[in-house]
Amino acid sequence: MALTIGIVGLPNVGKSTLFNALTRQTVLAANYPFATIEPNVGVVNLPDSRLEKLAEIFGSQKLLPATVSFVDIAGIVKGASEGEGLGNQFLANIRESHAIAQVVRAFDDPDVVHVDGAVNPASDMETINTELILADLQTLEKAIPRVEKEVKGKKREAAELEALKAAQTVLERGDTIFSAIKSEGLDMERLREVSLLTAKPFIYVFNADDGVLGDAAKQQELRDLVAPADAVFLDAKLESDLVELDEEEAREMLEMNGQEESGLDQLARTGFHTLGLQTYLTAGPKEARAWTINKGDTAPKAAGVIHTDFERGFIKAEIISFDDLMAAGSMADAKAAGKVRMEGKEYVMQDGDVVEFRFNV
Ligand SMILES: Nc1ncnc2c1ncn2[C@@H]1O[C@H](COP(=O)(O)OP(=O)(O)OP(=O)(O)O)[C@@H](O)[C@H]1O
Repeated sequence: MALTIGIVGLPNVGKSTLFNALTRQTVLAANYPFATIEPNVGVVNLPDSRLEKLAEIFGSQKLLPATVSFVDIAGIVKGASEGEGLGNQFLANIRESHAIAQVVRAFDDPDVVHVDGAVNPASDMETINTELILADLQTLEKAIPRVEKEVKGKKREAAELEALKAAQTVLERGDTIFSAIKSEGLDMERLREVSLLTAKPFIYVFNADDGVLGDAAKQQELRDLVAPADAVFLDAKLESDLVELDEEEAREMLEMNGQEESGLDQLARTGFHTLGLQTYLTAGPKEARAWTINKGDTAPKAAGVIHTDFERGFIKAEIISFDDLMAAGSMADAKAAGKVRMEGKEYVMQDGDVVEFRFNV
């Protein structure tokens, strides 16, 4: 499942610095023999401490975490929706991403020039969002007359037109579709066809300095500003230093900065969450591995992520939750305690299910 998150932001906010850190941490190509990694794509591991524990129980030689892919999308400036700057190419790249991570400058440094003269996260976010909103309004201005005609000709339901008009109202008010999905009860099914940019899930990445990283109240203020979108706070410069260090040194440096987890790890986790994904686990002597699926996927769908034959020939799945397995200490003890379940085609997968599929091809 190649889901990608597009990184956008105004010039000079730290996108390249962050992206460099991401690509230097890019997972070994050896794990992905069939994947060519494009230069503007950073593939990072989703941190998952469960894999180490599974590997202990199963004697697995290798750990294979799930991954999250980030795409560097070249600079946006005021006027991008009218083709200024990189304009159309920029918009096309965003259209292909499944979520948008907007890097926002929240660090003070007189040596780094700010495009609009001053550091002001709220106004920066508005600049970018306005461009995306304008692009979406253009899309709707083209789509609405066409759908109107088709409704008149009874080729479409009136509800389809209503959905587009409701979206237009939200955008005209200056809000992104994503921020209004719940509050406005927008009909996302019917909006899918026009693939609006601001309907994609948003993450805000605040590129901060020590001041902001140590200021919980300030962070909360910014979180409130972007809700319901997720927010991540990191120092892109520190992150690019961290990837140079070994694990032990990196941990010490994070501790010195009062952080428990690196910003890149937080970003991977948040990205995964924003995309509505979850993982299930498999383990054996060769490897302990996390597999990416959508929330709500059934067992056969999950099996299909390993191999299409697994989905086609799905019979049942032997499943135990990670926590139950840890409590039991071994598969044999878990089975004896009746904690291992046989699940059929209708079973809806849960995050952290440890699975063995039975199939027949
Ligand atoms: N958290 C931070 N604290 C201080 N300086 C930073 C921080 N993050 C980035 N910088 C510095 O800000 C400058 C701009 O960063 P960078 O080149 O990554 O921005 P950019 O968004 O990629 O810009 P452009 O879109 O113009 O290429 C660099 O000098 C970088 O070292």
